[in-house]
Order: sequence, then C-alpha cells, then structure tokens
Amino acid sequence: MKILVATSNRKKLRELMDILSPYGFELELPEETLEVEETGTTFLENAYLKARAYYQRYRLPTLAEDSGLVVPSLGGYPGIYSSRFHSIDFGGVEHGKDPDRANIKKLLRLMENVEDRRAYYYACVVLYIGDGGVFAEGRCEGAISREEKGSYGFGYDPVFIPEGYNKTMAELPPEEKNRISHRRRALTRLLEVLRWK
Ligand SMILES: O=c1[nH]c(=O)c2ncn([C@@H]3O[C@H](COP(=O)(O)OP(=O)(O)OP(=O)(O)O)[C@@H](O)[C@H]3O)c2[nH]1
Ligand SMILES: [Mg+2]
Repeated sequence: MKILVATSNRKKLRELMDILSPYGFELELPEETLEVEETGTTFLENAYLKARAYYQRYRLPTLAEDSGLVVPSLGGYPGIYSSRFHSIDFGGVEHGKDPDRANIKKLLRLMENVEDRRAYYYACVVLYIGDGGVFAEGRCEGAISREEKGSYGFGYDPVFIPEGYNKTMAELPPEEKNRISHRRRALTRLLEVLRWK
C-alpha cells in the first residue's frame, strides 16, 4: 500500500520507512514540502494538522507523526515544542546554527541541578484517509544523561538513555532504536488498530 508521509524531517522518515516496509507499506515523500504551522496544543492535534494539510493538497492516504521529549521535572517541556525548544520563551533562548545541538545544550543547562532525570519520548501517528483518520500513540521511557554520547539517530538521542540500557539512544544502532522507540510502539499500535498485524 502506498502512503504519503507528511514530514519534512528526513531522519524521522527513514525510521518510519524502516519500521513499516516489512509490513508492505511503501512510503512516499511529497513532491513539495508544505510549511504546516504546528499550532495545536497536543501532539495529536499537530499530527492531524500535518496529515490534513498534505491530504488536502495531494488527495492520497497520508501518514503524519508528531513526537517529542517529555521531561516531567521540567513541567513536561520540551514536549510539543521539542524541535524548536532552543528558541521558545522558556528558560532562555539558546543560539546556534544546528537546532538539535542548541536544543540539547538548553536541556542540559536547565537540568544542571535537577536530580529527577526521568523522561520519555512520545509519538502520535495519524493515518488520514479522507473524512478523518485513525491515530495511535507510543512511549519510550528513559532518563536524561549529564553529557552527550553517540552519533546515531537525531534530536535528543545523544542525551536520552532508554530504560534498561546504560547507553544513550544515539549509541544504539538504528535496528535497536527501531525495536524499542516510541515511533515503533505507535506504529505497531496503528497496525493493530488497522487489523494489519
Ligand atoms: O532524539 C530524538 N529521537 C527521536 O526519536 C525523536 N522523536 C522526536 N524527537 C524530538 O521531537 C521533535 C519532533 O518534532 P515534530 O514531530 O514536529 O517533527 P519535525 O518538526 O522534526 O518534523 P515534521 O514531521 O513536523 O515535519 C524532533 O525534532 C526532536 O527534537 C526526537 N528526538
Ligand atoms: Mg514539526
């Protein structure tokens, strides 16, 4: 089954493809990336906004995903602001050319004196097929390290230690991350909802 993927993040796309291709899904990138403003107040709303925008343009079954890192001791931040955390009005703005690095720098700075380092990744996926769609969610529990390690993955992976590991997500090869990630869990649930597996 061919599905359009409503994302501008190539690394996210790669993970979605690696997880879904064994189930016979062919994921396609749109010809043109749309600027979709993520104005929702939840991951679900933002995933729907992205899916609907691409569906309305291309009229094809569309998969969107909104995800982020939730740190309870920071009141749930970065949360839905994960990709632009460095630039938002919370705990001071962090400058830098690479947004992922600036996000990590800000997170580690805000957590310098924080003992409770528990965190989780969250993903909400939406498959939009016309008059609506189906959604599913997934979580990956873990903790925030004190220093960056590893070079696989993207985003906060160099400082996220998944539960049961003593390595960061960025030290795990892609197959391992894709076995335990929030994205994997959300997609597995989506396939169950669709009775696909
Ligand atoms: O280290 C990480 N490993 C992950 O597995 C992961 N998943 C999400 N995140 C963070 O959350 C933002 C998503 O924001 P997001 O869903 O809006 O995606 P995005 O803006 O990158 O692309 P798009 O799909 O919206 O076009 C990302 O940028 C990252 O900062 C992750 N960080
Ligand atoms: Mg986004």
